[in-house]
Amino acid sequence: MSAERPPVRRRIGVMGGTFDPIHNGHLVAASEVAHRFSLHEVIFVPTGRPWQKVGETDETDGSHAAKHVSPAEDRYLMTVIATASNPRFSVSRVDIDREGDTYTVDTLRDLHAILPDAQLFFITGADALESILSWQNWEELFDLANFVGVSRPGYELSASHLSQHLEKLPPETLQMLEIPALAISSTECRERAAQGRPVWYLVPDGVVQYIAKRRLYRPLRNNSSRVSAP
Ligand SMILES: Nc1ncnc2c1ncn2[C@@H]1O[C@H](COP(=O)(O)OP(=O)(O)OP(=O)(O)O)[C@@H](O)[C@H]1O
Ligand SMILES: O=C(O)c1ccc[n+]([C@@H]2O[C@H](COP(=O)([O-])O)[C@@H](O)[C@H]2O)c1
Repeated sequence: MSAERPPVRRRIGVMGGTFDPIHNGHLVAASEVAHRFSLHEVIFVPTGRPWQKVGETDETDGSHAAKHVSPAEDRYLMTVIATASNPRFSVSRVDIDREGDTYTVDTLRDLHAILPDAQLFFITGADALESILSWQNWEELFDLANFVGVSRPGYELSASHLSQHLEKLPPETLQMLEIPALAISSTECRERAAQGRPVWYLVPDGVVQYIAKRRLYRPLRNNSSRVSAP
């Protein structure tokens, strides 16, 4: 009788972001991590309410004013369009379908519930990694997933702020990866679109067309997407 092999855990990347809009920097990061870490799949997870981006807390009810962030459905659809051509990329609605502020600890718990046998690799750029100590229940995150910090032009890729916590954990808990440098940000894409400057080749072609069709990022007086459609 042959010994039974333990089941192979699927290695799944998780690329979380506000994706307002998704750009080629996000796609290169996911593709490079998938290759270097032999991932079966990368799931892109657009945030629902990215609490560190949506503005001030209302002292009366604790809610955040939704400033500067496009509707979740627009960000979700742009992410679907951008990833559609890659068979190893998919998009999850877990964060946009959950009520309230978006916390990665909930993202990872939800994905574990959906994919109980998966080993998760959360992908994060150097800037996001820098601020991870401000995330909700940050100490729990490393029990739920391995983290991959990727380089980003203009930011230092460092884990020195986490060293005390990580020294108790296995070395694969947080790994760093240099990726091809793309100095692109969603902020710059929004500014360009607002000024009528091109975003071609900074974002995938379908996303250029979606931004134009929905008139995203245009100054308010021209922005028909902010009023009820006829
Ligand atoms: N050019 C890039 N290279 C590497 N990582 C990136 C790049 N752009 C974004 N990321 C990473 O992708 C994740 C999601 O980023 P996000 O959606 O906030 O985009 P952004 O360009 O940083 O947006 P914004 O300019 O609105 O702050 C974060 O972990 C971020 O660090
Ligand atoms: O969990 C948190 O408190 C938290 C705070 C800030 C950012 N994050 C996550 O970090 C990822 C990148 O976020 P952002 O805001 O830079 O687009 C995304 O998956 C967010 O949900 C998570």
